[in-house]
Amino acid sequence: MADELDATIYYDDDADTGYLDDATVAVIGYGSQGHAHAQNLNDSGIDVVVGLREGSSSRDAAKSDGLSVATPPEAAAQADVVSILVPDTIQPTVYDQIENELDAGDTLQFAHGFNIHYNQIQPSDDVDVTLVAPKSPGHLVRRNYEADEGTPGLVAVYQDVTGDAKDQALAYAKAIGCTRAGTIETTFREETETDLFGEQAVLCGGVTSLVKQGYETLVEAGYSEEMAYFECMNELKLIVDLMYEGGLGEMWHSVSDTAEYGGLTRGDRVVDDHAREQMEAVLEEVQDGTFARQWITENQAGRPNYDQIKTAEENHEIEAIGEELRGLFSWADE
Ligand SMILES: NC(=O)C1=CN([C@@H]2O[C@H](COP(=O)(O)OP(=O)(O)OC[C@H]3O[C@@H](n4cnc5c(N)ncnc54)[C@H](OP(=O)(O)O)[C@@H]3O)[C@@H](O)[C@H]2O)C=CC1
Ligand SMILES: CC[C@](O)(C(C)=O)C(=O)O
Ligand SMILES: [Mg+2]
Ligand SMILES: [Mg+2]
Repeated sequence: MADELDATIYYDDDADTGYLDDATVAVIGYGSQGHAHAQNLNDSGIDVVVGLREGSSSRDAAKSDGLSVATPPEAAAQADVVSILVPDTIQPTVYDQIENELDAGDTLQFAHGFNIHYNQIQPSDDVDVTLVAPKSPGHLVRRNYEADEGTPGLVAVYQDVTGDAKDQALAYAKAIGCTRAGTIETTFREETETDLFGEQAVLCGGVTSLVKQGYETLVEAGYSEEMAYFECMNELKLIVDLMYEGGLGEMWHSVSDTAEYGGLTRGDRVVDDHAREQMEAVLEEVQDGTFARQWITENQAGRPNYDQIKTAEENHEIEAIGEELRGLFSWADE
């Protein structure tokens, strides 16, 4: 454990998979996170059953990965730990299906705190409620595990009736590879609000908008789509890789001093005080529940706006030129 930092971070030596030795874990869902958790747990020697709806297209995949498959209520009935890894908006419906299968002392576990934090699921008071959230897309959770590498994660306890909730959550985090890289102790509130803010303002929303605006600026000024794609999208990965490895400093060190001077003097003009005010507004909508209410209502209405915005994103010209160019890269298939 690293004590000198503000946050408490747990590593492999701080976690004991023995807390899951006699347990069966039901992983409900076999998508991005589900397939990774189920296979990593299984490879770590934990007894796993995957819960999938009748007729699920993922049943064959889970079975061919060597896992046993049941319906969500059947899986929950067999399990001591039920890990809910279906989309956030589906979780309340799935919880209704499995609620009666949870015995006193079982664990209800999440990889994101949305439904607990925004009161969409109100678990009974005789079960442990925990969170193990990899800070990564699920496919990398699996890829890292197979490469003997770790994925940073978060652990939180909402309800501890057994007294073992945190130790068991850490055991789970270890079994999926998160304590190899470090697992930060947090709360459902902090995880939910920071995760939503990060994906909206920076990681997914902010970055894609920056890429599209940069691309459009170059193309509208008469530069070729190929040049604009390489400059604003492809090279972004190489720049981010340097930040990932060694922080902003390593990136600034590696680029030319012309790029460093230009970036340091122009970057804050692009992502300026207005952008900062909008970030604060986005955070407020997360904190006061506005975003959650909008997303829940959007789903209840059949996702009309989501589908429209998603289609527009898929049809952006950077996607067409990108697909064409990536098809020419020899390394893109590796
Ligand atoms: N995506 C990520 O990398 C991350 C996700 N999280 C969190 O993890 C959780 C899972 O997210 P994610 O892995 O993206 O989810 P996915 O969208 O990848 O989940 C897909 C799985 O959910 C099942 N599913 C979808 N709809 C239904 C339904 N109506 N009834 C029953 N099962 C259904 C699918 O079943 P079928 O196979 O039958 O279609 C599939 O197995 C969420 O809480 C998310 O916030 C946390 C960190 C990162
Ligand atoms: C960044 C998006 C994410 O929060 C994640 C991969 O961690 C998600 O919800 O998928
Ligand atoms: Mg996240
Ligand atoms: Mg998220």
